Amino acid sequence: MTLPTPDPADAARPEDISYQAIATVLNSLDALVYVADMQTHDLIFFNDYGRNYWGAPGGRKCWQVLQKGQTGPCSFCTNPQLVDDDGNPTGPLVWEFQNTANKHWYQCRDQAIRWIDGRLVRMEIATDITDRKEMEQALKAAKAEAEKLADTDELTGLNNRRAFFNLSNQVISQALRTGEPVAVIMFDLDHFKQVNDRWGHAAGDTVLRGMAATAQRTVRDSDILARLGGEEFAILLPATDLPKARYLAQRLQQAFSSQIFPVADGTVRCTASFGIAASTAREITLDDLLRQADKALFRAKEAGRNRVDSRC
Ligand SMILES: Nc1nc2c(ncn2[C@@H]2O[C@H](COP(=O)(O)OP(=O)(O)OP(=O)(O)O)[C@@H](O)[C@H]2O)c(=O)[nH]1
Repeated sequence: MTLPTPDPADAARPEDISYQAIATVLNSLDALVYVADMQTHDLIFFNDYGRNYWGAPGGRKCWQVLQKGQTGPCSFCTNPQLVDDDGNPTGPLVWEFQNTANKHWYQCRDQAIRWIDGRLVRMEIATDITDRKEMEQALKAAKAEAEKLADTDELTGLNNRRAFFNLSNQVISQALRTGEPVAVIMFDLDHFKQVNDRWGHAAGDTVLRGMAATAQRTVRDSDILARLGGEEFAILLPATDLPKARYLAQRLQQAFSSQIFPVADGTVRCTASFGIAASTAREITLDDLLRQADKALFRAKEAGRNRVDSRC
């Protein structure tokens, strides 16, 4: 007698699939699958993946097994989002979460379903996405670092020219809205070429770094201090009028002139000249302020250096 060839589709008829067969599939998955009562949070089903990472459920609740340090249902439990106002399932919710127990990142697919006894349960399928998350975070950190480097002067660690213009224009836009004054101080080291010529370029670099550090310590966090290039620096001072800017420049001038830099063959001193400009009208532009401050700086150099000029 010839037996009829079995139809492969018959093998998958739902009524033929035993609980054991389904459990075999779920326990072979490279993902956490669990089912918990939505009222009591009791774990009803926990696949082998879950047992391997979190241990045997032992009649405990989902928050006791899966999370760390919980004394009750988790504040981030998605149960309320899985049902509508009438308590009917609303469909799957996909979200990403860092597990508090093993610190791995998971993409969770949560869904309210009717269990075989009719009660409402939560089913979660969670896939480990830690590698992807770590790569994303590393990329984000690298991008932030690259952006920082693009805005930073390599020698002194101050803002560079590009950052100075970007940040200052933002402050000026804000000042135009609020009507607050804005001031600019430009300063340039005096006879700096002689420092290089006499003590060498490395000593010049030491002086530049030291003076930048002094300026950084002296200004407020909200002030924008930058090395514009060579031995020329600028500070944009938000909410600052001319007398206050002059006072700051005088403090810097004194700090610089009393600073002594030890270099290979001795010690170096270096002073700086300062030019100041402050906004007087509401139509104020960064270019105008810089132009005025530059003129004042030129006058300070002409008048003998190591001084502050704030005439507009
Ligand atoms: N060590 C060092 N020197 C620099 C750097 N950038 C610019 N310089 C030097 O700074 C000097 C600037 O010289 P000048 O423009 O003649 O100005 P100065 O000698 O300070 O004279 P005044 O500004 O008129 O007082 C030059 O010798 C440049 O080589 C740097 O990053 N490191």
